[in-house]
Amino acid sequence: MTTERRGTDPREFAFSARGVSKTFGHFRALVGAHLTVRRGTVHALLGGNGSGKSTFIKCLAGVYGADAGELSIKGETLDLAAVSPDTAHALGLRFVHQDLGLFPQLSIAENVALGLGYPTRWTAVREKALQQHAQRLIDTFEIDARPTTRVADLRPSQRAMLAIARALDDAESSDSILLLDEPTAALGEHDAQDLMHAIRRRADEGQTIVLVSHRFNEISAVADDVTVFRDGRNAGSGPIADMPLSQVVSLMTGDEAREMPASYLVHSPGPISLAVDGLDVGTCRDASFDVGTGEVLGFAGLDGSGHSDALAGLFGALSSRARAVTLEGADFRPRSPEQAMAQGAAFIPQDRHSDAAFANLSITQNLSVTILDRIWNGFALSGSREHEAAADTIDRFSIRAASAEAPLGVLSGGNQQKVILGRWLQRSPRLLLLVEPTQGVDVVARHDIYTSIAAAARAGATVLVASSDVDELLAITHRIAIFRGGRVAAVLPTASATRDEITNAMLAEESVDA
Ligand SMILES: Nc1ncnc2c1ncn2[C@@H]1O[C@H](COP(=O)(O)OP(=O)(O)OP(=O)(O)O)[C@@H](O)[C@H]1O
Repeated sequence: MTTERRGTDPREFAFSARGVSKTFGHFRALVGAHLTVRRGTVHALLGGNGSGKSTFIKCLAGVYGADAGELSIKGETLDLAAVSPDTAHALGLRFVHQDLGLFPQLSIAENVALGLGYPTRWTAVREKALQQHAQRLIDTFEIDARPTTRVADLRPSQRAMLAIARALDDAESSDSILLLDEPTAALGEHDAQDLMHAIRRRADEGQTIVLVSHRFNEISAVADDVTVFRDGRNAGSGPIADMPLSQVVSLMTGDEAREMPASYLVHSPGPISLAVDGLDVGTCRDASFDVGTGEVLGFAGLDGSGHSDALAGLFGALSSRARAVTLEGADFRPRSPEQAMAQGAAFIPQDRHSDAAFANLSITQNLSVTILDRIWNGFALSGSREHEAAADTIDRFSIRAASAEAPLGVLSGGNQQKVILGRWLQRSPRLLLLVEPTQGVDVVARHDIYTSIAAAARAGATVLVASSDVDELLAITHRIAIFRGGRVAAVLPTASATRDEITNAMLAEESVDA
């Protein structure tokens, strides 16, 4: 990656948004926040879950009307409250949100056409022009595909790149500003790195980019400058070179700088608790592995290598077959999540929004869904016990919300994840199955979540964690099973494994199984 940095002339500001405030009901999500971005740089916007990053981006996009604030851009200063999506677009602001807004079943050319507002049916002449147009974008943005390639067949990083290409399609690159809200949250390590390299290249060619992310490693590799939000206000900003992780964490929390431990596990696992022989489920084929009582076994693999399907299958959420599966000596082949839960299992899927959360129910209600037996007082649900349990989890995971009665759906993404994890951990499961447990979660909450997972394991839970974040696997597992082409290709002891060894073992899949 190049080390050249542009926009070092302090007069060369692409835009500056100042005094931005936004209140939801009585909750002050932004309180006079500001962001100034130099032209041709990558500017990372960091902050804890719920610190107001997405709200700030949505105010710039005109999706939310700011209560107050002004935007200086292209030599003019506007009242941010009056900025509409059309104004933002006319000013050259281009946004890519985490869900990318693509249609997976359509081709690249069709997605590009829809982005331009064209109909999906067109004449032969128009179709040729659109194919050529899509080809130009593919070349400019170095997407490894053809205009006719279906979006569903693209690698995740290429999909994100297409969303970026489409957003910038009609914009002058020297004049436009690209704002990316957590573009790598759903990407594996390899794809995230690809995307970051591409982003850096765009900036080196003059594109101004604002990047929201929780992954500090990728930010330190790609960003020029950093702004940190805390509780809707600015906590600090400056060149990335002057901002080590410990300082960013201390700005995010307002506490003294603190170091995160390299490993959260201080105990050794007990005898085998979960024994899996010949598991077939989804893309997972004939997987066999053993896990000890109190052990945390990591699952690593590229997208589609079977590691997350294996966990869904063990929970009865996907239909599966196996020669034998035993949990603490008893047959364990649940045919539904209800049966798995009755046998002491808990599962956090990757697609937590559709699978695990009740967006319209309050935080308290979401937290009590899995502990009904404990808050049932014999006649009715005990409101006070429900609230006590919820307050305890909200406190333990520093869940930031207007109140415990706020609907889960209005919480920031990371705070939603903390609620879902807290809900299962308070059940003290014997078998804990986690897919991407810290996706979208800030670095401080990640520490709390790792601590809780380690505590659950120490208390005797058997834990399986599928994660695309290699650093996460190194921090919270005893051993790491590498999935290749649906099978367990190797099991590495974490204490002696290196990042490169794990990544290479995962990538070997492509050459071996392609
Ligand atoms: N439409 C809304 N109604 C009520 N509260 C909201 C709404 N949108 C956001 N909030 C609240 O504003 C706060 C800031 O949320 P925001 O999504 O901006 O945080 P964030 O910094 O992007 O967090 P994350 O990193 O977890 O995505 C949160 O506490 C959230 O609950």
